Amino acid sequence: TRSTRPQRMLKAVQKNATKGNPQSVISAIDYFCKNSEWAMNVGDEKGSILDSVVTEVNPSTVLELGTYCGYSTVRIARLLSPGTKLITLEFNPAYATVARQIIAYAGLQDKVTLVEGSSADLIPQIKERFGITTFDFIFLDHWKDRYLPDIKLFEECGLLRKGSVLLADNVICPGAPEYLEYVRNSPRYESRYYPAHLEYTKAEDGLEKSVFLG
Ligand SMILES: C[S@@+](CC[C@H](N)C(=O)[O-])C[C@H]1O[C@@H](n2cnc3c(N)ncnc32)[C@H](O)[C@@H]1O
Ligand SMILES: O=C(c1ccccc1)c1ccc(O)c(O)c1[N+](=O)[O-]
Ligand SMILES: [Mg+2]
Repeated sequence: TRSTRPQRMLKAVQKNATKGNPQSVISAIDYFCKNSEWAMNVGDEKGSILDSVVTEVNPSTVLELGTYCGYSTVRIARLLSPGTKLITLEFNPAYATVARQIIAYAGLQDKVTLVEGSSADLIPQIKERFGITTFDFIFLDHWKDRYLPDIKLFEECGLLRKGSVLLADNVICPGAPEYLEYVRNSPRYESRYYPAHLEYTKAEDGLEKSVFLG
């Protein structure tokens, strides 16, 4: 039977990247998406903005919502201080299987905990399952209608502290209007928009960075 796009992306990584070299894995995926098949990775332009925010925050606790094939997971994990791990949530088992292989190919498996399941189910379990009190950095990149309910879940579960940074992809395309309205009008967040483009296209998109004020 025909392979899936994530499987073809994994093959491209195995063919064109160097084992243990995260940058080569990132470049191989971007090359595949620009020259073979578009895929919903955060991409190189928005990925550079992600890199700069992660570097600025230098987080000790990190959560990613939406792993897909692990492209942004690799981008984030390669920048973390020694001993720091990130938790990434993915509810599609086929995607999770590919992501584990791409993360391992980059040599970053010891810096990543990939948890299979939905954010709604897993977020309330994080404190007890992973011994986390609060997150320093959260990357939101799952289905866009889940951004608002999940940020409210973070508040309810006490997973945010004064200064926690949330970075949300696709706030323009496909868009997360209710989430934007919430973080831009709530007195509990200080938000800033980083303009860019939908990965591998000329369509307008961008990232919204929101700092929890406590
Ligand atoms: C845009 S892709 C993630 C791309 C990835 N962050 C990157 O930049 O390489 C969105 C992913 O989120 C997953 N997803 C969507 N809603 C979810 C939820 N509520 N809980 C867990 N995973 C979810 C989808 O299965 C999909 O793999
Ligand atoms: O929703 C889509 C989408 C919609 C329609 C067709 C393909 C993808 C999408 C597009 C770009 C993204 O960066 C992204 O994170 C997503 N996503 O699924 O979460
Ligand atoms: Mg996205």
